[in-house]
Amino acid sequence: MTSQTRNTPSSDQIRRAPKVLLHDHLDGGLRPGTIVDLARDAGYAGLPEADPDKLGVWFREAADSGSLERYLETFAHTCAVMQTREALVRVAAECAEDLAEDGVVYAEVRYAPEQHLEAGLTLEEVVEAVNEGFREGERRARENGHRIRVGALLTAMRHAARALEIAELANRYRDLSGGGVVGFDIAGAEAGFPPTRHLDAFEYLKRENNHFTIHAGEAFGLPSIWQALQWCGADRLGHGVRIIDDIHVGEDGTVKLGRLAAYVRDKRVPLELCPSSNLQTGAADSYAGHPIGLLRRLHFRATVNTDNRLMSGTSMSREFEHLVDAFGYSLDDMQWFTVNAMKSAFIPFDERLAMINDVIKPGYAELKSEWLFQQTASTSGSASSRD
Ligand SMILES: O=c1[nH]cnc2c1ncn2[C@H]1C[C@H](O)[C@@H](CO)O1
Ligand SMILES: [Zn+2]
Repeated sequence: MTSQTRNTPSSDQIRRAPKVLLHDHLDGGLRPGTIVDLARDAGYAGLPEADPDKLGVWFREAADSGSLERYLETFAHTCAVMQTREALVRVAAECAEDLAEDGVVYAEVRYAPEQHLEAGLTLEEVVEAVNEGFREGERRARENGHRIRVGALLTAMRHAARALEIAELANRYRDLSGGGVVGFDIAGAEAGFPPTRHLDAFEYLKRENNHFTIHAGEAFGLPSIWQALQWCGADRLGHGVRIIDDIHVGEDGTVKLGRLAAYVRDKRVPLELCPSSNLQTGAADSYAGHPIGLLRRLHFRATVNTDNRLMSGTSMSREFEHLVDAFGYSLDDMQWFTVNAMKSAFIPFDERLAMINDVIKPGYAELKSEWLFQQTASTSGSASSRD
């Protein structure tokens, strides 16, 4: 048995491996059955399918358009059923449960509070409902033998004009004991809505020593990444996949980084890469052709993420399965991505370190040792039959 084969994880090992998720949208991860229930409760008649299985397929197909703008249209249905306290608590609790079930031990889940005010909730009530749901989901996961911590990121929509207000909200709810709001983000259509439109929000958060990530370099290229980093001061890049446009691979395989790509690598800027989502919005052609392969080889601070589990029909395990198939990744590679993600999380340094040393590394060590015992069992079996 070569070290490659003993280290290549099975689907079951991928699921059991501790995973860290930095980029997941709450309104992009609902269970189809929950959408159907909540639509009935809310009297929302706009769902394209009434059957949960068919609805799941509808989301995946509608999001598979090759365009970020059309991909984003599908969120009208999920947001429509996330307008009451009860709905938000339920969706957040199920999100934490589903992630824990999939082996995620730490997650930062984002949503835009301004999209949940249609039935009269205030911004504060939205944040408190989602936090309550995450705590409830963590508790249920623990009862089922899983350990997970979930922090929230508050997103402002880049086409709207509420970023400063949402940044202030994120700042007010930060550092809640047990993990509350750990940072801020902007999302939505990228072309035509540069991050500098929201400079006031980013400057405010910097003055408050708070953390933020920016969706950049997904549907729009290097100028968006450059602005997010050098004008806005983002701690991480949501996607950032188009940094590949600044990396030049010669015919002889030599690699030359442009100034921006070199900055991103040298400064260890975390890239929240989301392979399946990129295939749907046209930011990449195939898993094997996804820039994550080169970015990992060049030691960028690359992380693996789901973006929208409902729209992509995915999970953290599924994303890793695709990458293992495409690039032959081993458990060591999975651990590398996972440690990268944990290092890049927005919770305090001592907690990140403890997650790495006390949860992630022991989890991978356990999985990596499994082949030893399988081999011992078969060896001792054949030895005794020879005696
Ligand atoms: O991949 C994405 N790029 C830009 N915006 C996105 C992406 N996925 C979801 N969103 C938007 C739609 C959601 O309603 C919003 C908040 O989660 O964020
Ligand atoms: Zn996203």
